[in-house]
Amino acid sequence: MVPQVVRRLKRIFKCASQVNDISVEVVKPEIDFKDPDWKKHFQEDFDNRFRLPHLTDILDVKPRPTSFSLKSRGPLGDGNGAPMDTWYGYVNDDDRALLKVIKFASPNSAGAECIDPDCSWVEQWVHRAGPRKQIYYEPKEVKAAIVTCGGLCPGLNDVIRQIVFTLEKYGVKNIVGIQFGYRGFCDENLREVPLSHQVVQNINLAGGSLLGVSRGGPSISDIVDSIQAKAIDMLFVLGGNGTHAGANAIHDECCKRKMKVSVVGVPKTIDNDIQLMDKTFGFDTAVEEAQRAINSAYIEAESAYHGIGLVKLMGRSSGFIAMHASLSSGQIDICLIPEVPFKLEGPNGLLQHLEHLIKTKGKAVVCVAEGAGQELLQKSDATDASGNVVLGDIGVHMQQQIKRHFKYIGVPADVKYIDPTYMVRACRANASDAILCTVLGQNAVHGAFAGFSGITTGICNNHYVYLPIPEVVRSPRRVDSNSRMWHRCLTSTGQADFH
Ligand SMILES: Nc1ncnc2c1ncn2[C@@H]1O[C@H](COP(=O)(O)OP(=O)(O)OP(=O)(O)O)[C@@H](O)[C@H]1O
Ligand SMILES: O=P(O)(O)OC[C@H]1O[C@](O)(CO)[C@@H](O)[C@@H]1O
Ligand SMILES: [Mg+2]
Repeated sequence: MVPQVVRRLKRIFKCASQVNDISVEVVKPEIDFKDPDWKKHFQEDFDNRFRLPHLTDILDVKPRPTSFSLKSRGPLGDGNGAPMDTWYGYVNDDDRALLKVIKFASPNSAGAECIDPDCSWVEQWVHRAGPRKQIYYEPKEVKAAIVTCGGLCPGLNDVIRQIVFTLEKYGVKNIVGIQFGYRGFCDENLREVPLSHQVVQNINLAGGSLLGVSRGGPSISDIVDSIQAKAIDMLFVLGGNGTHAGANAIHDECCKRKMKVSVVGVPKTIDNDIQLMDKTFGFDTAVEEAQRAINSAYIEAESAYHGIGLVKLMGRSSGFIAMHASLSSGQIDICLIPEVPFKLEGPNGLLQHLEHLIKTKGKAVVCVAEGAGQELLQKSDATDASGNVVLGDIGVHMQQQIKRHFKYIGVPADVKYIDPTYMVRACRANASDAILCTVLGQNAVHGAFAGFSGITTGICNNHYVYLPIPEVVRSPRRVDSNSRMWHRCLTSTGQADFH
């Protein structure tokens, strides 16, 4: 057999109707490690996968010198800009950042991500984000639109604001917001909202989204019909996995129709469940807010006789908020996440550990992610408007089971349950998220002007990059139960294995 890396990217887009699961399927590579050139093949394949889709793939469009420069800004800062040759602030299309930076010695190393059994070092480069010297749009002719979809997330307004500022810096005059997510494209009662520096100036001071959010909505072809009717040239889509799957389907449909439209995503999720990125905006703020709830649960538990504080945090399939809030608060005895199954009853069960904590410490504080322990609850087929499965309430279930258990064994226990679900995501962004939002918003605009479409922008190993959407939405990013971070969390809580 001719040795080679076989990687097929299979994109299945069901444009005409709403689909529930992520509609991008990536086939795993089959690699023949006996091939002396396997690394070269792997890298070629990787480069193909991470190549950024560009308007020139489908259209005969020519670049022009950019209007974005910080070298000689006019008093109005209106992008009437500088002779670009005198400014070295542009990112070259061949600039790259390393996606993976650890060289693992063995597949048994904590958190190892190895390609071959010897854990060979294989460089995996992704594209650096930022302004290019050449652009593919005439700024004064551009109509740009922004839409925010899915659940709320701290920082949405910060990103909207920076997108508007940066578009204006290029010289764009026609900027609109689409109201209430994808729904706003097709609902006649929802008008486009004109956006400008003046309109967005102070929106970062409040949480939520100036434009509103929603789940569900029209079909992809109806959305693209609307983009065509509204004559939108650039679409900035702020949302999570579902929103990005939608954005990619919109991009594909625009390509099919040979429309000159740049669709650029900005990943938004407090759950931090987007692949390949260090973190998504809103996550840090959510963790900080979650800590307040944990702190209250701790105080309640400490002040009660045999107090047990129980806090449920968001995280439908990924336990990052629960893990990080447990780590940062330092007040959690037991952290439960969707990635690590647990049992309540029996000799190694959680209830027995709680008994031990009450006996030895007189109190206990538990943090549970909403997606944890779903196997302990009755299954339901219910889904939300976007097709996401409606989860059972693990927080309420645990509260009941803990109360029942202590009553049964005749030990008093005072259980205080806190569910701060919507409080952790309705607040405004903290300082680190505000910076992240600023950079991502600016980079989204640079990406669109550079002619890319079907891309998203994120932070990898502290460097800002562009990634093709299919690579980040193929599955939700999850906590690796063999990662150093999860081990650190276990070291901090001192919890047992509840198997
Ligand atoms: N596979 C998909 N293809 C096309 N559109 C999708 C897909 N999944 C979801 N969408 C659309 O994207 C929007 C947001 O999806 P969803 O409600 O799942 O939120 P999300 O972007 O994943 O954010 P969150 O992190 O808040 O869940 C909805 O309007 C939904 O209809
Ligand atoms: O109640 P809503 O608005 O559907 O949002 C709930 C979901 O939002 C998320 O926070 C993601 O934004 C999930 O963790 C959670 O399941
Ligand atoms: Mg989602």
